[in-house]
Amino acid sequence: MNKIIGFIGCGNMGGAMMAGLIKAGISAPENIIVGDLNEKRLEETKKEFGVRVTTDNREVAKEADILILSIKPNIYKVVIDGLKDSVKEDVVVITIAAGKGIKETEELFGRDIKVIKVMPNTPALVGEGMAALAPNNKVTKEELQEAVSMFESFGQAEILDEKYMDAVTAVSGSSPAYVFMFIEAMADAAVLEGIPRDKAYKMAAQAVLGSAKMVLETGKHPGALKDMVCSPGGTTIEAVAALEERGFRSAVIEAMRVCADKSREMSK
Ligand SMILES: NC(=O)C1=CN([C@@H]2O[C@H](COP(=O)(O)OP(=O)(O)OC[C@H]3O[C@@H](n4cnc5c(N)ncnc54)[C@H](O)[C@@H]3O)[C@@H](O)[C@H]2O)C=CC1
Ligand SMILES: O=C(O)[C@@H]1CCC=N1
Repeated sequence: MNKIIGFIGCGNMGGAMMAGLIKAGISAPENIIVGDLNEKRLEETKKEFGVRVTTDNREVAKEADILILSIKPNIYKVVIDGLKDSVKEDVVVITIAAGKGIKETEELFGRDIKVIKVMPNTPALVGEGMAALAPNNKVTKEELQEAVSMFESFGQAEILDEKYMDAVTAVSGSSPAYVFMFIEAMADAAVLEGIPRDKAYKMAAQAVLGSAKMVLETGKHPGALKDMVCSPGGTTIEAVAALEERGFRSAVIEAMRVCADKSREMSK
């Protein structure tokens, strides 16, 4: 892609997306310009990826054909106020901030602007991200397809109505954190049984990776895949019963409900 991609904020998520785009060869490093206030982070990013960096967001805004806002929601307004007069007329703004939707972004820019609301996740860093995209009506089909291709270069992407973004935040934006907790807990249990810590993380993580691939690649219901592991009177069903007794499923459902609620609350 020959367009200039600008990042405002290069933290966990901005950095993961930027790395994903470069690794996938979608964008040449010289076509990426990154704005952040953290000079150390900028220096490291420049050294590692060869992208252009600046502490002046307006420099990014002036050049970017696609401007990715990956700053925290609490500074959203002040950051947009600082750069809105510098953006190109035809810029496509991609916003990934939790709880910050299309309408608020349009209002903050104060004019007709192309906005795509995206909820990505950090596995983008290793080419296995999941992103949902919702465009406003100013974004052309080609521009949306270009954005989808960007996110598909480091994972999977789906176009969804913006009304689902709070749920998306719970199911794929935030969920890597719950999965990491699950892996950590499984590894702790393995260490308790005497397995060395490094091997425990590898075994737990590979079991999660393989199980996820089975869901995606076999097309079988997750319940049927679970049943394939549970021998009658065997070891697995003992573990399953203990998880059910301790409310494993309802804990996950409740966690995702409060996550989506929080996203809704942040949009008000
Ligand atoms: N971390 C995650 O897994 C995901 C995060 N998001 C969203 O991405 C956004 C960023 O989150 P993270 O990357 O986790 O945060 P972060 O704190 O890691 O990164 C934010 C970056 O913005 C920089 N920054 C602060 N003030 C700035 C300013 N005035 N101008 C330019 N840069 C500035 C910080 O120095 C930092 O590098 C948030 O809105 C969050 O809701 C969305 C999906 C997943
Ligand atoms: O915790 C957060 O607010 C962000 C949104 C999705 C993942 N991290």
